[in-house]
Amino acid sequence: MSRSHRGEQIVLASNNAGKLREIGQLLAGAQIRIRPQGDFGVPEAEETGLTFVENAIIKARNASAHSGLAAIADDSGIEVDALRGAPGIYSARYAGAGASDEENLRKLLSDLAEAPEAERTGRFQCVLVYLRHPEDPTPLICQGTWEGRILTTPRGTNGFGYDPIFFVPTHGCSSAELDPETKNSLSHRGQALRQLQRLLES
Ligand SMILES: O=P(O)(O)OP(=O)(O)OP(=O)(O)OC[C@H]1O[C@@H](n2cnc3c(O)ncnc32)[C@H](O)[C@@H]1O
Ligand SMILES: [Mg+2]
Repeated sequence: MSRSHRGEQIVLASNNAGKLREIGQLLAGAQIRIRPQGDFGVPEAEETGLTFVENAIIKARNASAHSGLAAIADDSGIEVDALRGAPGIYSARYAGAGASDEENLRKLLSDLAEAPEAERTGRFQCVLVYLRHPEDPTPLICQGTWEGRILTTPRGTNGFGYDPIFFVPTHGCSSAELDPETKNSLSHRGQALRQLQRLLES
């Protein structure tokens, strides 16, 4: 069956305002029409997977089942080499269930207090999954990775989450100091979404 669905409405399986804003900006002018799962009263899915891929599938399946629409989910996080890849898939709950962005970021800085500079390398990961329906056996899966370093103090006010402590070597600033268009052109999410758009519009 064709993947083409111009004009068809798709539910976006996220409650994260930062992600919703970026994905909305990235899809401005695109054929794809998305609506956040909050519009359909979709309950939060439990992210029980051990990989970004599994968690993205869980969230997309949940949103599709509750809305009756095709769904896109974003599972993302930050990996730090000094912490052997942590917080990774646990990035949203690094400082505990329901932790704020600020609390997660502070815990990461404190866990890295003794880390040698050479090991403060890390990356953002983003997996996007598209499901046509809850039992779709062939989900579209796209991934983006954005390499950087972890700063010792936060800088900048744009973006969300760990952006104020993610240093972007190619631009010499944190990702919270980039304007939204520049972040989207470089980011893990921008990369993954452009891939997904190509697949959906082909
Ligand atoms: O599951 P949903 O409802 O989409 O929202 P969430 O915030 O729980 O999202 P995740 O489970 O995918 O966790 C992503 C974590 O990684 C962080 N993160 C992801 N992308 C980011 C970005 O572009 N900039 C900064 N932090 C980011 C984000 O702040 C979260 O702590
Ligand atoms: Mg989540």
